[in-house]
Amino acid sequence: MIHADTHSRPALRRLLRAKRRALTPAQQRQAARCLYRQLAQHPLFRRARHMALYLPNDGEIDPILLQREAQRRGKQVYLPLLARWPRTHMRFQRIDAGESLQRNRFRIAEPRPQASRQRRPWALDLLLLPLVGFDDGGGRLGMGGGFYDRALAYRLRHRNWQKPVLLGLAHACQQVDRLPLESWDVPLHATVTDRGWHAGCRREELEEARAGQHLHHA
Ligand SMILES: Nc1nc2c(c(=O)[nH]1)N(C=O)[C@@H](CNc1ccc(C(=O)N[C@@H](CCC(=O)O)C(=O)O)cc1)CN2
Ligand SMILES: Nc1ncnc2c1ncn2[C@@H]1O[C@H](COP(=O)(O)OP(=O)(O)OP(=O)(O)O)[C@@H](O)[C@H]1O
Repeated sequence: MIHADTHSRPALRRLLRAKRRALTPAQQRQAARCLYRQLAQHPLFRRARHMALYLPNDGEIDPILLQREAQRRGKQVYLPLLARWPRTHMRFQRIDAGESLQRNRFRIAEPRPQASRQRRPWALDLLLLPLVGFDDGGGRLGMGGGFYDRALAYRLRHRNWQKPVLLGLAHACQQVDRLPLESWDVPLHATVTDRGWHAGCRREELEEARAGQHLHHA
């Protein structure tokens, strides 16, 4: 496993992105099937009525089987959509099966903007996040745009706003020992890989620390 503290953030991103891109199409298909088996029967997935996921890019694990299953079960499925302005903002917009998409400035497909189909993140039940690297404590390293952290920043201000449940999706090879936490990082409930679940156990620790409480006395 990669030791995060021996690399700068950009170096860590390069290394982990190269790892996931090196997976063959057959390995990617297999990983997508295993991911589906990890999640499809889980209560968090079964209960969710409004859920956001993503279209894979740059070797990310593919949630397409979960998307199809969600649509089969009549759930509302949302994709991230980069706002024209401000350019740092990302929204979530409902898509229909077979809807035509367009490419954003990072060449990732997204729906055509339509305000009536958008939903605020706190009104979603489940958010499946792409990531570059993860650790065992709910830590997430993304592509570096800060889009998810910004969209979820309300969680750091309102600790009792629980929605949506945040699940990172990744290939097992994207795990690192421990990511340094930034003040704006929003911890994941768990990360699900093709091999299993990694509960975000640092979450409470982190939230307690943020609230200025001290759990441990010397
Ligand atoms: N599948 C997927 N969709 C997503 C994200 C993601 O991580 N994965 N995002 C999560 O935030 C947002 C897009 N964020 C991104 C942030 C940076 C780069 C990036 O640096 N890409 C290039 C440069 C490409 C270019 O400028 O043309 C790179 O590969 O270096 C890409 C996406 C919204 N949609
Ligand atoms: N809540 C926020 N408010 C303002 N700026 C933010 C916020 N969250 C993150 N940022 C900015 O976004 C930039 C990128 O953050 P970071 O490297 O953590 O992104 P990331 O989580 O890897 O990317 P992404 O979420 O898009 O996948 C940082 O420079 C940070 O200052």
